[in-house]
Amino acid sequence: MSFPENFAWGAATASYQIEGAVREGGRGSSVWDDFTRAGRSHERQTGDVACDHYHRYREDVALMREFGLGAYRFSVAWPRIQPEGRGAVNEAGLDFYDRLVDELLAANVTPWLTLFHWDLPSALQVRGGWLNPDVPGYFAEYAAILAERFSDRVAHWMTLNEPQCFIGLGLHTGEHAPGLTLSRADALQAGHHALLAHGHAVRALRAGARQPLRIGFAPVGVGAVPASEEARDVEAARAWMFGVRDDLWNNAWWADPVLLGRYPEEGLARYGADAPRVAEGDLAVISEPTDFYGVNLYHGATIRAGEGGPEKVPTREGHPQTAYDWKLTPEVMRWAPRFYHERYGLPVVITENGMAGLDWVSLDGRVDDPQRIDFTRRYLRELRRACAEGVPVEGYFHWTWTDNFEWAQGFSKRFGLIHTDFVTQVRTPKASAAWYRDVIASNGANL
Ligand SMILES: O=C(O)[C@H](O)[C@@H](O)[C@H](O)[C@H](O)CO
Repeated sequence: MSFPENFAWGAATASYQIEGAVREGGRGSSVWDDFTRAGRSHERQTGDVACDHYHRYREDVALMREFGLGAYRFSVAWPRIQPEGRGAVNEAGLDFYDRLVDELLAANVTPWLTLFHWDLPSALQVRGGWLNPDVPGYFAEYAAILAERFSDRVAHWMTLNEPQCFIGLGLHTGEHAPGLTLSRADALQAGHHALLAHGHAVRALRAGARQPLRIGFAPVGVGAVPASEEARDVEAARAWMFGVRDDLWNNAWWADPVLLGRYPEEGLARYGADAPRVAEGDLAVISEPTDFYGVNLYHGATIRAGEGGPEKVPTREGHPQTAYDWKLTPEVMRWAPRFYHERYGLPVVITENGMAGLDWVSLDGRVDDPQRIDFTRRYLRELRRACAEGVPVEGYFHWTWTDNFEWAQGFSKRFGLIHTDFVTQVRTPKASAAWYRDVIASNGANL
């Protein structure tokens, strides 16, 4: 068994987590600069330098070439392109991503570009951020600038990364930037604006495209695994996966409007008066056709058909988990892509998957990470099963390339295939990088 031909084997990063150079090249400030400078991340750490990728991108791309990476998902920092989040364009910012894209293409690495991975310009947050109904228009303006400049060389685009996070954690629980604890009603209204921004951006990309583009978004994957292969458990897992619970952490509330053009009934009923005001035509914008269902998939709950409906099966004591306390549930890679494809009718791309480990450079100068190899082998084997069972899966992006700034966790969580010394900026390929190179070379046949 192997993966489809032309399967995209990649790794993913995000601008604020790797670039550094936050006050260089005309970049404006972002909500994450403000949040970390206020000491809200682990040990008051910031992304001021991070992996210094802004200066070391050639080295990072050279490692991608060396390890045979086929594709690279990166995000563009909106404040590096429009320091005020609207109006004036910063040429130096566009130049940086020009150089990065050209370096990738020269290394035979296909660029996949994410428009927004959480670093909202501070100048827009001051004006209300995602709660401001004008922000979707500003986002479309930003998307048009990138389409004009990069769509000749970049054919794969994702609009938003994980609205569940930048809205739920950023505006409702306050764990992430900008660190607000708005009411659920305000958070859901801001979420509606974010989905509008997605739709307007898709239209702007199509209008400015200099070649046919494949466009999607990259929501959190809230996965489910049936407790058995019996139809009743499979349907219970599917129902649970698209159920809407009181919190904002779900699939359907964010994906149904984009792919089905309507908010899920269960969500409208559950959120009641907190549900957003939806103007005439909003859902037509939000559901502008896209080409793939991207998903950041790390783990899932085991679900069985209970008397009262789908119920979670408790995890047994000592179940394997990562350094982030995320349980290992590789079967989610077989079932979740199937359930997403069957609900939304689009091919699936795993836009993120990986694990946090406690990796360090040993005395012999190596970084051995057998757990990451075992983790990824298990998850990819299940993804391969999904492909063998007819689920159209077009790519897999390992989170992440170089160890980087893990948001509120600072530098305490290492997800990379490449170890980063955040003081000397020395990159050390981990054992998993060589392992992944061989997986890519065999198109996953050697798993
Ligand atoms: O999914 C996310 O939260 C983000 O997309 C990434 O930026 C994280 O760093 C990664 O997932 C590990 O938590």
